[in-house]
Amino acid sequence: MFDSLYPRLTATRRIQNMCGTWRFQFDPRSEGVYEGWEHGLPDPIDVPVPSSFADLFTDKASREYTGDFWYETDLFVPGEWRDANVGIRFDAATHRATVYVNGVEVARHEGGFTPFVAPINDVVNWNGVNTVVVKMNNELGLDTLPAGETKILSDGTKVCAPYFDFYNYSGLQRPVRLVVSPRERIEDFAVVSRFDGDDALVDYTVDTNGDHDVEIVVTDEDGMDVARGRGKAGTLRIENVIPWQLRNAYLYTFTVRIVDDADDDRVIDEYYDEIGIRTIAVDGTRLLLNGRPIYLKGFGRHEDSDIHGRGFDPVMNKRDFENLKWIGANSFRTSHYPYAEEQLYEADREGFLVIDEVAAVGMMKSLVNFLDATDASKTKEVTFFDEPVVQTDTLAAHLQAVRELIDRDKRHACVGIWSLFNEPDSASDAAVPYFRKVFDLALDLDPQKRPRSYTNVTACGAGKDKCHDLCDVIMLNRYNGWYVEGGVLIHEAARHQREELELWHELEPNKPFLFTEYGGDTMAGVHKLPSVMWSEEYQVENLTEMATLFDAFDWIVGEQAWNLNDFQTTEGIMRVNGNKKGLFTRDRQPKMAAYYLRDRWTAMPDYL
Ligand SMILES: CCCN1C[C@@H](O)[C@H](O)[C@@H](C(=O)O)C1
Repeated sequence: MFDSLYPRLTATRRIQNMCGTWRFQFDPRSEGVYEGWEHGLPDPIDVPVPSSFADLFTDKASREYTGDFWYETDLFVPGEWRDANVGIRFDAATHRATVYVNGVEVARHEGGFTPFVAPINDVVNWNGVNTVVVKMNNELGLDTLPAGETKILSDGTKVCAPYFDFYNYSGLQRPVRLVVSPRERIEDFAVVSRFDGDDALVDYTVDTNGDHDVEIVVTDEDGMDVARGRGKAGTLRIENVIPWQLRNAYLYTFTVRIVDDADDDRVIDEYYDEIGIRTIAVDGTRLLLNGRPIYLKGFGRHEDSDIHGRGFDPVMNKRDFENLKWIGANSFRTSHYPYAEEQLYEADREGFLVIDEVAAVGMMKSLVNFLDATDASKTKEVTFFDEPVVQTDTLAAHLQAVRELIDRDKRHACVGIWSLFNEPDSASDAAVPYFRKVFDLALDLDPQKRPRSYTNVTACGAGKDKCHDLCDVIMLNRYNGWYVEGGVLIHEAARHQREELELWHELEPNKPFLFTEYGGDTMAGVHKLPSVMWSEEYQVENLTEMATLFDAFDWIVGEQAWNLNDFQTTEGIMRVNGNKKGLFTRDRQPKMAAYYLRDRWTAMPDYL
């Protein structure tokens, strides 16, 4: 629906890389649109694409820049593609973009973590150089995902004030490619699998923009045909199927072709995807993968690394997967926004279950919501979902973000649960109708009807949350032993956490529970006997205390510590050059608690 197919080189499709050095210019007075910057930037500097721009700079104003900013590059387009469909695919443009080619607007996109394609056939100079200009903006508001505020200082400078605990990195942070497909092309396809004895039955649908027929061919990892189908919809039988399993992945290649009935040798368009055959479901308090109850071990993460910021970094991503395997994890959450497609393909290949999260973070009016352990429902001020703009503009942006997330990720075997919000103010009456619309859309759009949820924040705990009935799985972010009753009170914190869990189980006795965040800030290298908060010893004690709770209730089916790595946040008195709750440092080296979790998790089965 959104031209979201991941770029593939096939018999009929071409890709031209557009990554590299682009020209860049800040536009603090938003004058570019009036001064013709769409034709070219007047006084640009060089920046790399993909990358966040913040940590490239040495001056504070550039690093913290908030407002409009522009990119520009030259693009040669070969004339042989004149009769094809040619577009520029941005894997992400954070947080919003307007794209111009040769001075003509060709696309706009809101949302910084999902792809879009700018069609250029009508404006391109074939066999010539074209000027590509992208006007961007990184401001936050109540109506943006993620949410926050933009403050304006006395001198007119804009400052980002996020309602979330990660740095508001922005820019062309993921790859940009020229993508070429036939005029009549495959626009989308979906699969839904089920098992029939030793076989799998795979229902498929293919969307094209033409009337020619479609064939679909499934091959195994040895390249052998295992199933074939004809028509834009149908059911394939894969005999003696090898299921996709946790940490034991198997991927089939589904190749879809538009064919010409009058000429068997003519392939009008060809596209393929690598897909694992699995089922995911909730059954009572169990989370089932292929009908077997699973226990999730892993982390909330961030796409974050030094200098690159949130810029796509396959080297760091690879190290993260190696660390995830080393520690015995089998899952992660894409906190707090959709991650790069390459991360999901890696999770497909490595057999990690992913909680795929839309960028609905900060929907609690608090600049330090991680400190807001108070009862949000007692907040005197107008709460987030009481704001009129939230029930209109924010909801529209949220629904669109869900459409684009599910459209992009629906075929991934690794995607097991949709996280539709992160720590929203779910204790307010105004939240209920908003949540219902989001949950209903996700159910409607996902062909595989995966479990849906959101992460519940302490301030909206058991008895206060008014939206949990919409969840198929209950996901809790809890910091007992850190923000709540830390240090010498850690055992008291555990008692209170147990009490809340018992209350939750009374409220939701037939649903599985996941801890999607727990832990505490830890400065690598700080040691103390006996332990004190921020020491590595305390991180071990805190995680150990929580693990005792996880092991006490068989309806807790997963534990995802916060965070895999230390990561950058907005500066403040609670952050020492960022958030230090990582089990690994920002340069991906283990803290003492990583060895504790490795011992725990490598001894725990993936299946209950
Ligand atoms: C109330 C807990 C919210 N949680 C959100 C996450 O984004 C933060 O990084 C984390 C923290 O404070 O470390 C807390």
